Amino acid sequence: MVCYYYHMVASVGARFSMANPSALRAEHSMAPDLSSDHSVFRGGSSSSPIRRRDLVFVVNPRGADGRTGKEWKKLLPYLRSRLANDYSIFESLTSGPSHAIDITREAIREGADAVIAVGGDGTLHEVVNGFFWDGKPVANQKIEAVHSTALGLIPLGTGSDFARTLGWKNDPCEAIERIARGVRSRIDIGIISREGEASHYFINVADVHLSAKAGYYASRYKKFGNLCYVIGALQAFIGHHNQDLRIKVNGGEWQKYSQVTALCIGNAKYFGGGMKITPNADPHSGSFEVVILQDFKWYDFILKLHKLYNGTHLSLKNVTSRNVYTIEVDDISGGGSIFIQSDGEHLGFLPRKFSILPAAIEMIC
Ligand SMILES: Nc1ncnc2c1ncn2[C@@H]1O[C@H](COP(=O)(O)OP(=O)(O)OP(=O)(O)O)[C@@H](O)[C@H]1O
Repeated sequence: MVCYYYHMVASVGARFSMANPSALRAEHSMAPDLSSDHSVFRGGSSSSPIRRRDLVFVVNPRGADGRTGKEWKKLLPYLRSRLANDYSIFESLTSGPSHAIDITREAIREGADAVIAVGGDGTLHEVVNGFFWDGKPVANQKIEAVHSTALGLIPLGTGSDFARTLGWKNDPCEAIERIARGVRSRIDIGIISREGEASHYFINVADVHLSAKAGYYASRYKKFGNLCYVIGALQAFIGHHNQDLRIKVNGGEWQKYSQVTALCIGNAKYFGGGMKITPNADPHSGSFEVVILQDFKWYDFILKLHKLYNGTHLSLKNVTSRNVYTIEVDDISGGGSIFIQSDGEHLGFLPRKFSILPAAIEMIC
């Protein structure tokens, strides 16, 4: 049985809220529960709803090969002591892929002041997707709430690449200080669409072809930390063929790009555990940076890896960078086999349109 209820960790005027399961659409297949009752929201009485100034922490206990769950347990006493005077604190441990999306939607509808992703970029990505439903922002249903729900982050994943753009370290105590200050800033969100399919959202980097395959393989090697992304990329080169793609930028004409190795659409700068792939991207700019790598072989990747990490690859002759608001990407061969990744999550295959939603979400910065 699937239960959705919040587990109140600490509060002023101790009060629990039970989320309404009927308000959620069970659009994901739940992964098997973890062994403990931590795999669901845990809660108490269902009498009163979440109030304003409630913080909901969405924790992926399996992030960073299980390190996130362990770190979270160690962090809780400090988190309580630092935040419980001002906020009611709820925790929800995810039970499997996509669960964070439903938890977030429910928390926003219930009027949470902020939903804080605790984990890596995959968890952040799911929480961001929970801010939207049916192509629109999820609405807070509590008329007494004066704030919209903000997004927060305690970066505790393997790569935690989005946090790097904002200059944040993988330091949970620093993250708690940020949450305590509660300063909000509007950030852009990327939207990915395809005719006949529901829209998908990303906060960090969406990418196409080799890098997307690399991310897919990297997920098998998370126990090696950030090295998983280099191992994943090398594995992705096995049997890889650079492909001709066509792209349409800002609604203009279709243009052909030959022998594309990877095409990366950055709302932020980093992916792959610290590779500065779109070094000019800024989630406050209202636009993406698109970087296209052409005709790379596996040995180019090794020889130029240092340039990818420090963001100087834009000076290479087979690398292009453009500033865009929308970009449509299609596979000229029409094979439908070119991978797409969105914030490190496999999303399917081309064609897709990527558009910026300027200042779409308030984030605790
Ligand atoms: N209980 C769970 N069991 C297994 N997988 C889960 C669970 N909860 C969430 N997930 C999945 O784990 C994926 C990866 O998690 P997350 O991004 O937090 O860690 P990471 O991959 O180590 O970090 P990064 O993405 O920054 O490299 C998420 O995309 C999510 O779908």
